[in-house]
Amino acid sequence: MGCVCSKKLESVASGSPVLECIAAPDNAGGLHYVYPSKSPSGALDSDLKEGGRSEDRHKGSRDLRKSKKGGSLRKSSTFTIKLGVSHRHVDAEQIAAGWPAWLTSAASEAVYGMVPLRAESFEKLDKIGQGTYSSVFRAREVATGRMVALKKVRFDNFQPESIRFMAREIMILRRLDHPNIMKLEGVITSRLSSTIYLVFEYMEHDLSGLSSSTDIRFNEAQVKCYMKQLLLAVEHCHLRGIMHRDIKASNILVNNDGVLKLGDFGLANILTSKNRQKLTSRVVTLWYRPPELLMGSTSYNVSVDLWSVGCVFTELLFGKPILKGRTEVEQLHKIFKLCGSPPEEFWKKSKFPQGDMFKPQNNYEGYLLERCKDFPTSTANLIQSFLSIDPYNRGTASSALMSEFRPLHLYFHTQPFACDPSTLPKYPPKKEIDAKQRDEARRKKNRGRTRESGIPKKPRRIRQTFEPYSVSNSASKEELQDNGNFAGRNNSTQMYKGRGSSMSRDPMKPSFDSISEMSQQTSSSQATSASRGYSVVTAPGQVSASSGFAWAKGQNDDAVTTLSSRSQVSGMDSSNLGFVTETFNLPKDDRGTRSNPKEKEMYETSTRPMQMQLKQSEKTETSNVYYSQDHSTATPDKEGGDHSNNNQDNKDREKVKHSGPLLSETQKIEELLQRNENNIRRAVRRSRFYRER
Ligand SMILES: Nc1ncnc2c1ncn2[C@@H]1O[C@H](COP(=O)(O)OP(=O)(O)OP(=O)(O)O)[C@@H](O)[C@H]1O
Repeated sequence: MGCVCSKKLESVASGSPVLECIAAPDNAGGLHYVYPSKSPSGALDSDLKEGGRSEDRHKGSRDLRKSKKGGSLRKSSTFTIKLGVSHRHVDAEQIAAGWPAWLTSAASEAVYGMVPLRAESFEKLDKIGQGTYSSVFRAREVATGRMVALKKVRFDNFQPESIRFMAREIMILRRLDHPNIMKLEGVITSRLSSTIYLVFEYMEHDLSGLSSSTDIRFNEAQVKCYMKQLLLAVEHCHLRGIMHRDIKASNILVNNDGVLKLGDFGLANILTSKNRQKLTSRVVTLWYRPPELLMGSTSYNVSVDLWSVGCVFTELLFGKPILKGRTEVEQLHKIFKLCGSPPEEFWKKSKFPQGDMFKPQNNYEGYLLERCKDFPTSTANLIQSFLSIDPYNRGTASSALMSEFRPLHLYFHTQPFACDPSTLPKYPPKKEIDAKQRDEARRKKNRGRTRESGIPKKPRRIRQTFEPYSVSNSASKEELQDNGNFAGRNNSTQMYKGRGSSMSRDPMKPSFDSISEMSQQTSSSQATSASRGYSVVTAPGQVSASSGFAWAKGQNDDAVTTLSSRSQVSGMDSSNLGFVTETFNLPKDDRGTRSNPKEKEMYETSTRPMQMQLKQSEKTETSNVYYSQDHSTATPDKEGGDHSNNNQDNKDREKVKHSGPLLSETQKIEELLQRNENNIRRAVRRSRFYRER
């Protein structure tokens, strides 16, 4: 196949575009795109920096007018787009190149200069990863026999927001070029396709799978080796103004040569000096989420990633995550207990909305150094620095790496030094998904045993939650406009709506087509779920009373957002209330319409911080949606206690992969019900997936 878009259009003098796009044929008859972002001044870069100008046709043309006055020409080595480009021409070019119209019309800049790869060029093998927004498959490139990872991204191709959100990941990946960052090798789609697969180099392991494995313990030199590579990756992102916003062990991939690569830029965003737009605080997986986000900050910066790096650091050293909250409130409480209550000045200078509300009443000393007592001082110091509650004390990725200039941070300059990646052991393939499957198999086995012992099998019960996270599209647009980026991986309702159609036309025919399943289940969530053996609380009248709290069954003194098993609908476990009031210094006024005054007070008091967060999230960047899962078996986590059971860790990891829900406002019932339905589908899909494997 030849070059499909190597063509000059019209001259700039006439205000029309000049577009040169080079596409090289590959051995398999497909086409490889050429990276425009290689050039620092490439067109893609400028688009990103200056506001993602082609978000839609209207905005595009507005910006074109602007750029005619003061715009400068930007050239890349591979193609040139002069401002004044006609979107219609670009769209036509891109469609000719094989991109689907829904993509070019919503996010053409994401694929400038690229030509889609063809599905037939790859042979899809097994599923190797299941994320919130994607499924990842191992595949073989037919022409070369090389292994690759194909990430099938979920989005709604009828919703421009959703497409742009997906496209943001592509754009950000194309800006990055570093040996410790997963490189996007191409995108598989076709003109008639409604799906997208991102093609990456295949990586045998992820740090979550490795560190949770009982037979692997990293020594200090190995931990340093991983940390060094991770910090180099983070430094590269931060120097380009990119915040990853989802650093966690399962997003850190490692190959058999010991090379670590940071992956999953699905929640990443770009900070520019011009852009001080409010950001969503609903990013970063709960166990890795920094306190400022838990307190609802909307003006954070790259230091959020350093907190997550600190969490990964401790996970490598301890072999398990050390901050395992099940809800946002519990997570924050664990942080304060581990790191100590912030000093008064912190609260004074922090500008968290309603910051006082999060002030712990108890003055925690913190026991982080105590927990790190077996490590060298340089290690403990670096951990302490990353896990500073005050983001300004976390330093930077560069400062951590250049530790010789900071006497306290000699981590990389004290023995044992980081080992060479090539000397790391060759582990058998280990992934987060393997750990989950191991765990599921064990659970099945245990269930079998229970039945053998004469105890009747309980019907599996999904304690269904309303997902009251409110998603504001207008907010996402705000960020879009000011940031030049795309927001959107947000509205689960929208995403699910479109996914059905996208999957049903999947060119690769995955063995597990969850979406077609979902599309068959659009009616009456209660009836459907009941017939499938799921018990779901869905009565709208009960939503505001119970909503956010039904998911985490209250068994733990620390767990604030839990319901007692006796009162799924409205009652808070009194132990939980104690925690909330003690920790957050909350007033106990009696408002609302609950019949039992004590219950009402408990409910109101404990949910206020959450409601605040909800309101906030409505005004800021579109939030990503977190789903609750089957929490009926939630096991209390003893703070700083014994987590020796990796199996339990994996269970917990699965449970809190998504953050706990917030309370809803009654007027959002429609939305809640829709989300509720989505959750049921998700649960059904998940259980089928494990049954069929
Ligand atoms: N290049 C790759 N090679 C091998 N495995 C991969 C690769 N990329 C991703 N995976 C596996 O797939 C999993 C999910 O991928 P990814 O994190 O990109 O998806 P996601 O939907 O954004 O996930 P999450 O909800 O966890 O953020 C990873 O944890 C990893 O185990």
